[in-house]
Amino acid sequence: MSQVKETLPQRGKAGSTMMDSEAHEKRPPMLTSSNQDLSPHIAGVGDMKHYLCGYCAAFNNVAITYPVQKILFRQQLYGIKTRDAVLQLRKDGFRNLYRGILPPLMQKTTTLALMFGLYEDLSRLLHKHVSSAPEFATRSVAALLAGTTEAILTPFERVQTLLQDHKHHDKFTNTYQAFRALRCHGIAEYYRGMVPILFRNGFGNVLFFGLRGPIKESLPTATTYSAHLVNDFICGGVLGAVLGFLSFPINVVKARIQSQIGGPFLSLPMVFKTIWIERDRKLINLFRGAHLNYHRSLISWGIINATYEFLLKIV
Ligand SMILES: NC(=O)c1ccc[n+]([C@@H]2O[C@H](COP(=O)([O-])OP(=O)(O)OC[C@H]3O[C@@H](n4cnc5c(N)ncnc54)[C@H](O)[C@@H]3O)[C@@H](O)[C@H]2O)c1
Repeated sequence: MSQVKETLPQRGKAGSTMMDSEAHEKRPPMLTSSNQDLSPHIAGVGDMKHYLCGYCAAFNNVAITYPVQKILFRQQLYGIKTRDAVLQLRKDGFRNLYRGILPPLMQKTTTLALMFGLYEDLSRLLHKHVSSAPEFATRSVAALLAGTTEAILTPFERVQTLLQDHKHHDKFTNTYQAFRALRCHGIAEYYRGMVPILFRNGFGNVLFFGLRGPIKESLPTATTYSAHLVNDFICGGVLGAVLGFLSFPINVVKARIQSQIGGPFLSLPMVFKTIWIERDRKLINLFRGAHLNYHRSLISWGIINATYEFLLKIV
């Protein structure tokens, strides 16, 4: 009697060290240049399901973790303790708790759709056109390019920073007004803080897609949907927590750069030096909120990875 039907086929060991999800098993075979077929639907390029699953995974994540994100944002910006950040939000009132959620909902859903979708498409395209290069290299370049493309949506993260910062509460009351308030400063003002975002995205994507497969391979082999869900949450969460911690100082600098409206565009090293001096040159002060970010990133990327992989199986 065959096993209960919800049991998934046994996964073989990933053929490639870069195998980053069992979704590969469901994909049509990678075309080589010799049997190249011009119809993109066979090659898998333009397969929108990775974009759709990334979009839904991000929506799920932001809706659940936004309040935690807001607490750690206040800690990044003002270098205050968690308790003080919570008191600050309580003082702002419940009606302000979800103030600023629209930009991340619009941004994170789109950036994660781009992140997962472009990674898949660019990996296939690069592997097809640069078949002599090792798969590790083509996938890393695909991850880097996907992260760079995500930075197109910097204006949303920039506006979210302004809405989350209580020192701007009197300047605008919603996302639309925040976008309008920047218009008189020119288009560059919407992209203030893009350099740290480019570094953060590229660094995060290369390591996330490069390590996701090996970490999942090291976990007990999953044979049911629920076991896969747990494994995917664990490998996404572990990676999210570690990468979120390593990129925390970049976000501290990004938050400071983006909390400013108008004025000169200061370089990443210059802003970092200013913050370092302000925080008594102590690493512990630079990582204020990192513990909360660690837990939020663990939950966020556990939710994102588990939702993405689960949806890939049913789409
Ligand atoms: N941090 C990671 O583990 C990781 C993993 C893979 C890829 N990346 C790359 O880094 C980029 C940023 O990843 P990240 O978002 O985890 O970095 P992050 O945790 O540094 O968040 C970046 C910004 O996104 C917004 N944000 C994040 N989570 C939010 C939430 N739950 N609610 C509201 N706003 C939220 C905030 O403005 C935050 O400053 C990704 O788009 C990707 O390109 C990061």
